[in-house]
Amino acid sequence: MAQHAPLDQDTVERLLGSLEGWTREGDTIRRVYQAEDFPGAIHLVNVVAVLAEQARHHPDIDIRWRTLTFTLSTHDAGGRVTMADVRLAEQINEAIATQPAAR
Ligand SMILES: C[C@H](O)[C@H](O)[C@H]1CNC2=NC(N)=NC(=O)C2=N1
Repeated sequence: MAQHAPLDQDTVERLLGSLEGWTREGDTIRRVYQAEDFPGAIHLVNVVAVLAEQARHHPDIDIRWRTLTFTLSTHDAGGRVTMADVRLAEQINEAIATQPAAR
């Protein structure tokens, strides 16, 4: 499936140019987000969980108090970045945009 074709590094870097907050970390893409507080962080995790289930594509999520780290890669593509990751990153950004501003 084309959505699960691994993207080369140049393509990933180019696409990240329009994905606010995301960086390439090796074969993955990553966004760190600091929520207002711990419940706010967990709320965002729950919103992202719904989006991930709908997309059938799931981020690794590291939760440390109110700091969330979302890491995306595609298992089916050998752990590399595909358009499925870019699409989910866009959706995570849309979810973040609905959150109250962190102090
Ligand atoms: C069958 C199911 O759609 C696949 O196993 C999905 C589940 N969630 C996934 N999530 C991520 N990040 N990568 C995948 O390749 C992946 N595959």
